[in-house]
Amino acid sequence: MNSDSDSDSDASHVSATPPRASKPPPSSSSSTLFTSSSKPNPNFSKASSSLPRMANSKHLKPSSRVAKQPPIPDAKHSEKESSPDWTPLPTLPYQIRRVSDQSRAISSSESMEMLPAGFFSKSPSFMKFRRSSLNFETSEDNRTLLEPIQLNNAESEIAGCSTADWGMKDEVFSLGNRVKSVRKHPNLIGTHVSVPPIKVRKCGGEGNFVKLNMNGGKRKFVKKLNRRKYGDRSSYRPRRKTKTNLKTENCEEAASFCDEDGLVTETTQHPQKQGNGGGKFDPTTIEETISNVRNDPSDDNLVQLLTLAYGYDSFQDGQLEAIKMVLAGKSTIVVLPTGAGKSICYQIPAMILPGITVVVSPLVALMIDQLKQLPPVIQGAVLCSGQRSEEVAETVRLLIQGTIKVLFVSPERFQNTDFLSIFSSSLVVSLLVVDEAHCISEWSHNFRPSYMRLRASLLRAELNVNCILAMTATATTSTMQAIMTALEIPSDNLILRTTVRKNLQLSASMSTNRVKDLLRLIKSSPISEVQSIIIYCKFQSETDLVSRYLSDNGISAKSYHSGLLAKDRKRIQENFCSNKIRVVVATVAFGMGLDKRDVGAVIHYSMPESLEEYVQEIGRAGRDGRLSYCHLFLDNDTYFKLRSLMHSDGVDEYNINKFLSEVFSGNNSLCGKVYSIVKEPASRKFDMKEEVMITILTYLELGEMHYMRLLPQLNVTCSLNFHKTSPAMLADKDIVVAEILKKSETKQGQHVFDMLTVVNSIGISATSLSNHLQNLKLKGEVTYEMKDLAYCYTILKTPEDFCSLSAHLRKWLSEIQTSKLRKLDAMFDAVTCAINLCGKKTEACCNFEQTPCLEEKICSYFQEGDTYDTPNKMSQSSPFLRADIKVFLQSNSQAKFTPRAVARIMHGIGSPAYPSTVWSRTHFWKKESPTL
Ligand SMILES: Nc1ncnc2c1ncn2[C@@H]1O[C@H](COP(=O)(O)OP(=O)(O)OP(=O)(O)O)[C@@H](O)[C@H]1O
Repeated sequence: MNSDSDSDSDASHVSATPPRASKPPPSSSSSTLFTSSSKPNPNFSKASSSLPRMANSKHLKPSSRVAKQPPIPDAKHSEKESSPDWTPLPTLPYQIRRVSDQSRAISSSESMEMLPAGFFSKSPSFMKFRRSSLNFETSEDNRTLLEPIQLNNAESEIAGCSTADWGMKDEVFSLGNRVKSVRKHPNLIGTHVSVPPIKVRKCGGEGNFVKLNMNGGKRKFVKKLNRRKYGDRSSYRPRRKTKTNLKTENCEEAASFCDEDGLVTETTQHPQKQGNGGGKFDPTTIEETISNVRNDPSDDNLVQLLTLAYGYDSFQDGQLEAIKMVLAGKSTIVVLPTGAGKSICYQIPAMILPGITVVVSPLVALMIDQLKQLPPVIQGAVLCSGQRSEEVAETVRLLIQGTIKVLFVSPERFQNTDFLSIFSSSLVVSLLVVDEAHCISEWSHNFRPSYMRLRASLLRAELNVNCILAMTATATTSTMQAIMTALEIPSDNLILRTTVRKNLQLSASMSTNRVKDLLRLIKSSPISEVQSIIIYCKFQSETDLVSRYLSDNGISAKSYHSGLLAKDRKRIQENFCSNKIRVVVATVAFGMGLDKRDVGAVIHYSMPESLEEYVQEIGRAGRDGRLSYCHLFLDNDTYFKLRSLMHSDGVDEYNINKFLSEVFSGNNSLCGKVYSIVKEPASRKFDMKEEVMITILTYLELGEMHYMRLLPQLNVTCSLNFHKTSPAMLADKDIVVAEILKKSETKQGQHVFDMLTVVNSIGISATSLSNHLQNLKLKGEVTYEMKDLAYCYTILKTPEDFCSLSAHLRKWLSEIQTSKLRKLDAMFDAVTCAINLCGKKTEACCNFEQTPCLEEKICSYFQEGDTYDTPNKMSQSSPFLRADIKVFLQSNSQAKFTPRAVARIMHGIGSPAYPSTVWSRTHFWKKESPTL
């Protein structure tokens, strides 16, 4: 365990070597793992172990921007479903099925993208508050009651994207002059998953796992920051809420309920957006200008193209430099603040370069937003989950034909051989863009294992691309280093600008009653004059609570989080963008890709987990360049909760070893056999979150040694019903059915079989089997249900020494966890420092004096990165800890616990095998609550 891990460090009172037994204890759950073989691994036995605006406001004109009411969209049109009776085209590289089809087989490629690792938990939960029970005073009781649910919610949101972002089903993916505007966004994931009942383990032979042992240079990129484009804050015009807005606030709130079921089509978004040609799109003139730039990429020609294509007079800081680097074929990394206009850095080269530009983006929602933002001159498309095969085929055709210039894909696409095969043809990729490139680095705030697939060598081999553009708004020096190493970007090709725009005024205050302080802040100047406000919370329950409180106090507010239905989230975002709602109270699920230019204030009701996250979120404010306000409420409770949550990803070497044993249990047959690990039971069995499991698996695939090849995820259990022809007769004419009958069990009239058993015995791919079943279904022969989503893989090499591999993996995961804790501490310290500057630390006001301090802290953090070390703020363990542990172990003597499991329970941190829903009922839960 890492030294920073306060909660777990308390476990040092117990043995640090959990697996004393030579074999793992029985699982705490009655889970079944669907693997091709369940033989124990022989290696396992080795296991041991600016006074700005106010000062100047009288000289400044109030904002003339008044909220216009766009027409209420046609809900029915947006929700329209396409016919379910489609037939997969056998010649297509993809077979993608409709989400709405109840008995659909999720295609392998699809399932992988719908359920990425590291970004969500499958256990969203919501707390419904009754008005009468609302109590905004901080009370211990409230905290105790809410926390387990809040923790779950946070787990689903914290990692940087919502489950829905991944499950979103989009039926339109090609834009440009060819919009089909029917989209559907069912939240496929996370809305229906309940925590399975967990039983406390029964007495095993090995006794308690916890021994009662009561006695017992990284290179820096410290670059001189360029002078900011944005000058002194005092030169910014403040934004004002107009009288009209003030008067109609409550009416607008009512109006927002009128279109309760309304869906707004994509094409109506961004009503406030300027540029993009400003309606003066003239293809001939643009083509001529593009041709001029090809001949002479001078600054003047590029500015002319910018003006024609976007309607902007000049480039923003860093844009021209980046474009010229890319046009010169140099792989480049661009680190520009949020809202600084990074998209143009690849869009303009995409117009000029001969081949296509592939943009890798972490979220489907982001891809769609970026697609919509392409200027009319660029044809773009998205390839992602949920598309129909016809759409995919059409996109591929347009790509090969050269019509599509920009293609958006997720990193998981690079796992799909069908996708990669497109590039083996004559398709020329001129540029590969890695958006949110910090996801490559495990030291970033948002590591995505699938981004490990983005290595220059692999990309060159697979896409034959030489020029790579990495873009991010938030990268510390170690993160930048990781990106540049992975993508082989020379250190000279770094375009780095300040992380915070100068038009943002930053402030913070300590709060013991945040809702009241928040209300006071919003009702007082200057925020009282701001039209559009985003309030960020950490937990879903907080968003509901805060929005209701604000609404009760006459402020038009709506909560937004991944637990809401996709259509509701979309409606809220639309209403916010069209100024029908003044305040959105959101979790991190809101904002990625949101380009509402006139957001005048971003308020952090809860502290973010890192300065990266803070910078990303305040970057939603003032994208129009006007002076905007960012206030943060700091409270110790949130800090401790977040710290605790960070420990919930921790995993024991013992469990890693068990997991590896399971993964490589089929080590005897390496001849392309496909294996699987069903996610949910495995998560409980190994007490590992799904994101941790996929991180380990990705490491096994892409780490120093290539032990396996990960395949797209798949539902591996199929329950089949025959309808027209009898099973035996159908089997006579169909070898797949014959094999299914051989391999299936009959349960309640259904033939239940493991997909991979059939796949391995016939020697076809899982996708082919899915397609075959789908065809039989379309012919009316069968219906079927799929379940048990699993990681699928083939084994390339079995590790020689499981113990050392487990130790290595544990150390690596623990370093990632420590890095996250440091980030949280750095965030806390930066804000505390700014608050200490202020005479009245608890006064929630936009205190301009704090801005330079916060900026300086942010700057030095991004320069020093992981070397930034903060003293441990946690209290000493309670003097009764040892006695508590003893009593705990005695009273649960029938169960076996690792030290980490005990530490987590004592700190009130749920985990897959010891969920808070079960363990919070014991009085040991949170016994060791931290205090400052
Ligand atoms: N040269 C320019 N002049 C004026 N506005 C610009 C210019 N370039 C881009 N913009 C506008 O700035 C806004 C932000 O651009 P964009 O979305 O590309 O920023 P970003 O850096 O990608 O932000 P984020 O990191 O938040 O995604 C957009 O509305 C865009 O049209």
